Amino acid sequence: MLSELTANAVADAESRRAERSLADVEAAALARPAAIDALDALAPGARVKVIAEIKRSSPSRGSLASIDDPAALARTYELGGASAISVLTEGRKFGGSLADLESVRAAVSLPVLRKDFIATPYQVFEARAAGADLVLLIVAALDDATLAELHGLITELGMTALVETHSADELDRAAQLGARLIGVNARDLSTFELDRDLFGRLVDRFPDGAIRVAESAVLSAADVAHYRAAGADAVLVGEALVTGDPIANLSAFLAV
Ligand SMILES: O=P(O)(O)OC[C@@H](O)[C@@H](O)c1c[nH]c2ccccc12
Repeated sequence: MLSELTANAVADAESRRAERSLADVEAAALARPAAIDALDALAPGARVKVIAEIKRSSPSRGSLASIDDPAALARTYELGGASAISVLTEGRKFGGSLADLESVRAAVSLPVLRKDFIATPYQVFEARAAGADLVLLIVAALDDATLAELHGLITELGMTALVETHSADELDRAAQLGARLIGVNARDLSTFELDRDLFGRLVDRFPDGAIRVAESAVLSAADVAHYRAAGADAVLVGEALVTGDPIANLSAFLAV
C-alpha cells in the first residue's frame, strides 16, 4: 500500500511537471519569503505541542469531512492553540491538493507541513513554492540515498523535514540522517494497523536534541496524555480535529 501511494503521488507530480517545469517551480520556491522556523515553533516546552491536520479522507478511514474551506479550518486551529498545521496534499486517497496548502499558508502565521508521499526533488520544490515550511519524509518509502538527498534539499531551502518512522530500524535511519524532527506513526502505512504503544517503545532511540512527535490515533485527551507520559514533545492529530469540535478538542489536548 505504501509503495502504491508513493508511486501514485510521484506519477501525479510527473503530470504536473508536464504543465510546469522543474525550473519554473524551483524559481517560484526561491521567490517565496523565508520559511518559518518549525523547530522553534515545536521546541519542547512545559506543554505538549499540537500539529493540527487538515485531512478530508484516508484509505484507512474513508471519508472524514468535506472541509470546503481549509483556510478557515486552519485559522480555527491557530486560534485554538495549534503550533503547526499539517495539510494533506495527496489527491487520490486523501482528497487534498497543493491549492489547499497555498490557501492555508495565506491564512495563518503558523508553520505549515506538506503531508504527502514525497520521493522526488520536484515535490520538495512544489512544497516550498506553495509556501510550506515543513515537508514529510516517510523513511519506509525511501532508500537511504534518496532520504539523504531530499532531507538535504529540504534543509537547503530553509524548511524542516518531519521524518516519519514506524520501527527501531527506521528510527535509527532517521537519526543517521541527522533529522532534528522525528515522528513515530502509530499507523502502519502498509497494513493500517494502529499501535499507540509503539511511540513509547521507540522513545529511547530518538537522538539527543531531536523533537519527538507522536503521530496518529489521538481521539481523546487521554490519548494525548498517554503519548505525553511516554515522552512526546508534540502530537500530530487529524481525525479527531476534522470530525469533532476543533476548538474544544484542542483546548482539551493542550490542557494535558
Ligand atoms: O487522523 P489521525 O489518526 O489523527 O492521524 C493524523 C496523521 O498522523 C496521519 O494522517 C498520518 C501520519 N502519517 C501519514 C502519512 C501519510 C498520510 C497520513 C499520515
